[in-house]
Amino acid sequence: MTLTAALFDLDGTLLDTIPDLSQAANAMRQDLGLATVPQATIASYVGKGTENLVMRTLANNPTGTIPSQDDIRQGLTLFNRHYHACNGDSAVLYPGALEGLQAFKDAGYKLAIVTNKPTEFTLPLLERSGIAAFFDCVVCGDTCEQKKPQPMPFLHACSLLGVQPGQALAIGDSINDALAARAAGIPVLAVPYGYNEGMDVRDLPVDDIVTSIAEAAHWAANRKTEYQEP
Ligand SMILES: O=C(O)COP(=O)(O)O
Ligand SMILES: [Mg+2]
Repeated sequence: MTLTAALFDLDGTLLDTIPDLSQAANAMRQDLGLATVPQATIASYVGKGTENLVMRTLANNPTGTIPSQDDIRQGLTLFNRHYHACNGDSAVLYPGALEGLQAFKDAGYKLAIVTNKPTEFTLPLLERSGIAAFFDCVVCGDTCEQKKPQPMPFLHACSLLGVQPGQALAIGDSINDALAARAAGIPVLAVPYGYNEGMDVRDLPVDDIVTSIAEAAHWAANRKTEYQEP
C-alpha cells in the first residue's frame, strides 16, 4: 500500500525535551523536600504521559514508598506549574528533524503529531519550536480515552487525516510508539537517540531503525518505490 501519511512522536523523536521536563520534575521534588535526580533518570520515566512521569518521579524516594493517588495529584499540580513556566526553554529539534519534516511535506505526505504529552503543553511547544505549521492534525495524550501503547491515538490520527492505517508510517523513539503502531497495523520506524524508558531501541518490535527523521523520509521514499503497484 502506498504511504501517504507520516505520524510523528514528539518527545525524544522530533524534540529533545528532557532538560525542561527534568527541570520541572526536579522543581516538583524540591517543593516536596526530595533531593533532585539526574536528567538521565528522569529521561527513563518519560514515554507514558505526564501523570506516569510524576508517579515514577515520586516513587524514586529514599524509603521506596509507593505514591498514593493524593501524592500523584499534588505532584501533578506542582509539576504542571513548573513545566508551564519552562516548557520549550531548552527544547531543541534533533539533527535532521526539520529537513525530514520538509522532505515528507515535499513528497506530498499528510503529517500528524501523535504524542502522550498533554495538549496544554504540546500546542505551545510546537508553536515555540517553529514546527506547528507542518502538521495537519495533532493528537495528544489527553485527546483519546487511551494513550500509546494502546493503538487508539494512532487510529484517531489516521481517521482525522482520512487515511487507512496501512497508508501511514509511524516514527517514534519508544516501546509505546512501537506497540501502539503495531497494534494499529501501522508500519513503524524507531530513532535511536530518544528515551525509550532507558531500554535499547534494537529490541523494539519495529520495521526498521533510522538515524534521523531525514533518513526516515529516504526510507519512506524507497519503500514507496519498492511497493508501488506497477
Ligand atoms: O509525554 C510523554 O510521556 C512522552 O511523549 P511522547 O509520546 O511525545 O514521547
Ligand atoms: Mg517519545
